[in-house]
Amino acid sequence: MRVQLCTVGRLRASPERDLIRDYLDRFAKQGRALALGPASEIEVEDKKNLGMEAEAQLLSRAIPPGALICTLDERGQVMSSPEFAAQLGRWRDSGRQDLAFVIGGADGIHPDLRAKADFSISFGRMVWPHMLVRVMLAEQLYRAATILAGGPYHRL
Ligand SMILES: C[S@@+](CC[C@H](N)C(=O)[O-])C[C@H]1O[C@@H](n2cnc3c(N)ncnc32)[C@H](O)[C@@H]1O
Repeated sequence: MRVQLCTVGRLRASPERDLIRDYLDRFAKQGRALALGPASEIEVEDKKNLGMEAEAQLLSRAIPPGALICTLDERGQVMSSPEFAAQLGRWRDSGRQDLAFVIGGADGIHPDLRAKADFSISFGRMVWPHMLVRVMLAEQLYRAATILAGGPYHRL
């Protein structure tokens, strides 16, 4: 199952961008034997600054056809890392080829796009900057793959 992060705004060279690449590479390597990945990121840009609706249209175009859609949203479901790993395993086992994670911009995800989502995950009730949410998601994907593989990375 391929994984796509659909995000708003281009991250310039930065520690966050390096971390995302590093975790997504690690996820791809760890996930190979698990039929998970690779994972890539598509950054969309609302160059004319038309707002959340325009962003939602760009994000929708970045989602692969037929993909299972999971938004990242503070109103979504809070889960532990092992629960996230198990959910990832269920999505993989459902036979879907693509899983798209959607992370909104400064104003969040337009309600129409939120309504199209199959699932929504929250990293807690606090609102985080989108570039940190990207890093956190990339790390959780890698962590989930190590949990499914029975590796030592995740410790309680
Ligand atoms: C700065 S936040 C936007 C907040 C906006 N006020 C809203 O209502 O969604 C940018 C994006 O980061 C993600 N995000 C922020 N906090 C989050 C959290 N606690 N859990 C999951 N995703 C979060 C969401 O995708 C959000 O659209």
